[in-house]
Amino acid sequence: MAANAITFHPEQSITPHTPEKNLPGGWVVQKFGGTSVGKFPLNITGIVEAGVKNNRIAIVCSARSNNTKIEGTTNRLLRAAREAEKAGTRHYDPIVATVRDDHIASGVANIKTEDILASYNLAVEAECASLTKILESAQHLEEVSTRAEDKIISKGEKLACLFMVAVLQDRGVPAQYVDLADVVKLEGGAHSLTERFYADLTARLAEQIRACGDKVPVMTGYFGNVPGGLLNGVGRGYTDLCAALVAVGIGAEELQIWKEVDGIFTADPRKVPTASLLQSVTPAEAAELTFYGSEVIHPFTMEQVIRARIPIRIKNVMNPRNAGTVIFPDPETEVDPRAPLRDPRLFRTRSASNANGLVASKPKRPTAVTIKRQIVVINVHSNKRTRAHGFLMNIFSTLDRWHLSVDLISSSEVHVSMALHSESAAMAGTSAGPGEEGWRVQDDELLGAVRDLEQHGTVDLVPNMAIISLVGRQLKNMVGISGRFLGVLGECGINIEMISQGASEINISCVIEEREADRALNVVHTNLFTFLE
Ligand SMILES: Nc1ncnc2c1ncn2[C@@H]1O[C@H](COP(=O)(O)OP(=O)(O)O)[C@@H](O)[C@H]1O
Ligand SMILES: N[C@@H](CC(=O)OP(=O)(O)O)C(=O)O
Repeated sequence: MAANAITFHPEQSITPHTPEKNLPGGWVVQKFGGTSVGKFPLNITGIVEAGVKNNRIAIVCSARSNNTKIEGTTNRLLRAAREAEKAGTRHYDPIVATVRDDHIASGVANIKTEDILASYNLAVEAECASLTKILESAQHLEEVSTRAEDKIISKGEKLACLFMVAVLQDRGVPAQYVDLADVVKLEGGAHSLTERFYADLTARLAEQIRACGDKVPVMTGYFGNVPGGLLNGVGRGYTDLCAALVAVGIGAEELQIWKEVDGIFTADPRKVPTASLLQSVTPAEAAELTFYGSEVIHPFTMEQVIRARIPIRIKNVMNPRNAGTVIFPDPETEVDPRAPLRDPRLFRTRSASNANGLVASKPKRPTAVTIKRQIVVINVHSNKRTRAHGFLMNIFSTLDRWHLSVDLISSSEVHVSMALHSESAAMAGTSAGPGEEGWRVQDDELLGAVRDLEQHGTVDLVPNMAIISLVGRQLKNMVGISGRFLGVLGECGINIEMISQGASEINISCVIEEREADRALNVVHTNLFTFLE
């Protein structure tokens, strides 16, 4: 694909790209997650077949997962990369064999036409042979660099798309494989994921789509050598962002994220049986829900798409007739171009409240309740050797040094409580401190930060916590809502460690013990969503 590669020079000026808005039927970009490709390839085919009747369709796929993401291809590939770090062994071979066998078996199960199956099998063998070569070279160099790790995981999306193209062609849908692994080429020194980089990339993605003519482009959600590496810079779930950039590039009418859930609910439907599906949410609400635990969509996805004024629809591959949940861009005149995900409604209502009836249309209840688990609270009590402003500055520069970001904060002049997410800080007991019995923190960043913070005051760590958040536009103007939220938790004997309201206009959050998370979610949902009039 070298001819299609994008050469990114930070100095070069970018020609503004005009999206194609007026193609017959308009473009719809459909993103399918790994479990959907693994478990429901024929549903995907049906969805694409139905889509092409009215629109131009481009699809973006993630690496296959048979059941759960944990046992999915990307995780297997990451395990193979770890094995390649060990000299003198070839423990990655059986992992590559499992990936190969899995793709061959699903080809046999889903592709009927002999020559399509035969060329699919050849393509799988070629990708797996190339994967083995990358693992061998990394092992030889005694290092799996960020670049090598990205190249290794790229095989997951390549194999998934080769599979989906074969399945679509087998059903008579003209489809074309689009490998985005080399769509970006970085030259020279340090780069970052700037707006200019995205503008250049989206234009290039549109060219890749146009090159497919009338065929349905089937695009690898892995999109190449991005600044800082895809795993490092964007993280897992990067295919949502890829689909967003494709949608922006082609000027799509809609971006559809297909999952195994009907859309965004008033609470996690797997934990709260009475949760109801939301027809629409605002970009600000979707961003807040995603950040505070309802990870229905990758956090980076929204900004680009909403800036380009493209609606995002979350839909269910197992239930395609359901309309799902749509995230509509806010009216153009109300959006702050510097912060397109900020909820503009609060300001509209405030300024208009005397003059017209907008206040009357205020929602009466919050939009959703969400839980973020694996939270650790750090309390720092100042030793008063620094003045108050110096105290906070020292705390934040320590966190910055250790690459820790705070989800929630509450502070006074001499005391600060911060809630942080830490996946590897699985801790036993709530009272053990660093070095004490029962302390099982494996999070080096967290431990390093605690050691440094101790220079500024007394530090204590409260592990095994969760953040419960109420999210909804106009929440700040909903008189009495905080009282009811905290009251319901209190009545049910759920202790509140920390409270935050006001940092965002649309979120009230508090920190509770993680073991209470499901109960809290249900009592809040029952009292504030089911019965609140
Ligand atoms: N408010 C919410 N609405 C919908 N799903 C939610 C919400 N909060 C959490 N979830 C969870 O997000 C997950 C997203 O859907 P799914 O496609 O099944 O998972 P994944 O992205 O892991 O493949 C589901 O497991 C669902 O339980
Ligand atoms: N396969 C990648 C990318 C991705 O986006 O996956 P999914 O769409 O299944 O969440 C991962 O596991 O991170």
